Amino acid sequence: MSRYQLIQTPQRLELHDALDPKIGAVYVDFLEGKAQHRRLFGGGKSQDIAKAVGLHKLKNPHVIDATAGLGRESFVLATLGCRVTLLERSPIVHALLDDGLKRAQASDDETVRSIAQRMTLHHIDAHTGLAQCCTHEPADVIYLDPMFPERQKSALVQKEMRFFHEVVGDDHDDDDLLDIACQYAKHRVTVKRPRHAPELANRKPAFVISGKAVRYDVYLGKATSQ
Ligand SMILES: C[S@@+](CC[C@H](N)C(=O)[O-])C[C@H]1O[C@@H](n2cnc3c(N)ncnc32)[C@H](O)[C@@H]1O
Repeated sequence: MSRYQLIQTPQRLELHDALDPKIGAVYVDFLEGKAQHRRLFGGGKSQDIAKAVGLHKLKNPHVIDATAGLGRESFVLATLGCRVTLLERSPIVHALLDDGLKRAQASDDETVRSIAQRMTLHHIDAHTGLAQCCTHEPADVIYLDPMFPERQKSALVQKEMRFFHEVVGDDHDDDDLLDIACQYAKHRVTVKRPRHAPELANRKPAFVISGKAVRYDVYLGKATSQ
């Protein structure tokens, strides 16, 4: 029996850790819990992520979240009016996100349903996905949040972080991804990093927005830097 198991419950698709059931299932829920709390009380366009993506200047931009994960930040951006294309290469993460997104898109809650309908998910590696998606519709902003090596002991790390480290592993090609994103983004490439982590590809951003635990490195796209 493998350690991690995808289980379809009557409500949703869940990932269970057979060796450590206490930690609880991982699943995507845009209707309740943290997603709902952040949607209602997260601070709207005054959040750092909104400033980092440039929402004070860009009206309802098309954002490609090229490292979608469980879609938490894409949902925040869609809540703030962005149209978000999500790219995720891990089949397990994609399956969990696809399940959560479809439930939100079919929800009785009209607000959540219309937010989720601004989100389009693709199971693809961003190295090829960015070219394909940008041919279809150029990206105003490309958002990157690649894995960063875990610093805390795993028992202390929150459930979703632990899931990413153990099921998905590190992203060893994230430096290349920044180069590709900078070729395609019209206005910005926004990279989320732990506050004290080095920049991707050791490349200095145009500017940085720093929070308590994370920072956003902002690189200007072709329409802004010329
Ligand atoms: C730290 S997680 C992102 C978390 C996400 N921001 C959220 O809000 O849930 C990084 C994710 O990016 C995905 N990823 C990394 N490199 C990728 C690539 N080149 N193409 C597509 N997905 C990628 C990984 O599989 C992983 O699910």
